[in-house]
This record gives sequence, structure tokens and C-alpha cells, in this order.
Amino acid sequence: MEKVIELKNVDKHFGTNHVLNKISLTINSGQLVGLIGPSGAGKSTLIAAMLGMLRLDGGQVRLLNSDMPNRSALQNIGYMAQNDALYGNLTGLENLSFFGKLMGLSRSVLTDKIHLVSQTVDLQDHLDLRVNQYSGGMKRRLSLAIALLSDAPLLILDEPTVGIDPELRIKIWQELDKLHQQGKTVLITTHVMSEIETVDRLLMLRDGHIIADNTPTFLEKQYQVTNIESVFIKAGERYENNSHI
Ligand SMILES: Nc1ncnc2c1ncn2[C@@H]1O[C@H](COP(=O)(O)OP(=O)(O)OP(=O)(O)O)[C@@H](O)[C@H]1O
Repeated sequence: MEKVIELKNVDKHFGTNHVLNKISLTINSGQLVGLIGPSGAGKSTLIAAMLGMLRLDGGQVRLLNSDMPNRSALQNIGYMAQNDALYGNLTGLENLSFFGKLMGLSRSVLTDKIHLVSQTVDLQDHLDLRVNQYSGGMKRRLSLAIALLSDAPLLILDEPTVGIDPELRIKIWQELDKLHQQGKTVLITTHVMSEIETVDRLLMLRDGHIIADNTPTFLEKQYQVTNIESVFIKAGERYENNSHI
């Protein structure tokens, strides 16, 4: 199986804060991977490290067979950051067109894709509104739509469902499942534990370490609980108890 993301001993401090502690990790092609951890655990930092957007204190990252940082490798990734990078003075449609053209999509492909992704995130009726008139949730949805525009084999989505209503969240997960079934690799962070039950693999980050890495079913059995929220709590408690011995 092809390695899509490979981290070896990735290390990062912010001052005295050891955010990534020699993390080694491989994600294979076609996996749907959930990344969870308490607020401030370093999930966004880990993603930035994967994308080569961060100066590391140590370690190496390979992404889609390129050593990172590598600007051209980023063209093969649909990335959604936690902070929306949108043009407020442009409409939703103009934002989608702008980013689609940057991705090199032809006019006809772009028209079809915009139609598809704006329905996925339920923004089809708001595409002519300027983005600075969008609500926070609408901006998140537009950012997700932009990440879904490309046909990239790898999607990295940092908190795509924050501020999004439950019904639409289900629709978005259906779309992610579809992309997963098409063979795409998807890495997603979330605070919504219930939505992460269906991933192939769950990574739990705490104190700069991956403290759990397995299927949700395996982890629920291991911690003798019936949901991921309880795994999250128990794995955290076990880690805290062991780290203070
Ligand atoms: N540029 C930076 N300079 C200094 N500290 C930073 C910087 N970026 C992140 N940090 C710190 O690194 C730690 C990890 O931050 P990060 O944003 O990666 O966490 P997270 O797990 O994504 O959190 P959340 O779930 O709240 O989004 C936090 O303590 C944060 O304050």
C-alpha cells in the first residue's frame, strides 16, 4: 500500500511548549483518518508540519512521495485550514472560481464542480452574496467547498464541521465517505466525537504524543467503553496517570 504521509521523529517547540514530541506516523493511501485531541494538543500544528508550512526543530516529512516542504506537492492536496482564508469582498461564487482557477481547473469542469460542491455544503442559494456578509458557519462551508473543488488524491480538513448544523454535518460526512470510497485519502480533525466513529483509523494527540492509534472499534474494546467520547476521556486519564509516575 502506498504511503501518502510519512512523518519521522517530527519535533516542534513553541518556546518552552513542546507541541510535537518526536512524532513518527505513516498514513497509507485510501485511509480515512480522524485526528482528535484536547484543544491546544497540537492538531493544527501537526497538520502544518505535514504540509511543510512549519519550520521543524527536528524530523522529516514526506507527503505524496515528496520531501516537505515542497510547493508543488501542495497542488495535489485539498486543504481546509482552521482559519478561513477567503476574499471577503468577493461573492461565494467568485471565491470558488478564483480558487478553482488557481487549481488549474478548466472553465467547464469548474462550472460543474462549483455546482456540485456548493450543493454539498448547501450554499447554492448564497453564491451571489459577498463573503463578508456570510455567517461564520457559511464561511466554514465555503472553505470546505473550496477544498472539495480539486480532484486531489489527498484531503486534509482541519475542523470542517465547526459551526455547522447536524443535518448538514451528516451530508458533509456522506460526501467524505463517497470520496473515501473513490480511494481518496482523507485526514480530518474534529471536536465532534460522534462523527468520528466511522473512520478507518483514529489518532489521538496529547502533550505532543500520539497516545492512541487504531480503529474506533478496537479502541472502544481496549478501553471497555461504547463510544469515542469515552475513549477520549479514558485514554487521556490513563496518559495523565502514567505520565505522572
Ligand atoms: N505560532 C505559534 N506560536 C506560539 N505558540 C503556538 C503557535 N501556534 C500554536 N501554538 C501553541 O501550540 C499549541 C498547539 O496549538 P494547535 O493550534 O496546534 O492546537 P490544536 O490541537 O489544533 O487546538 P484546537 O483544537 O483548539 O484548534 C497551543 O498551546 C498553542 O498555543
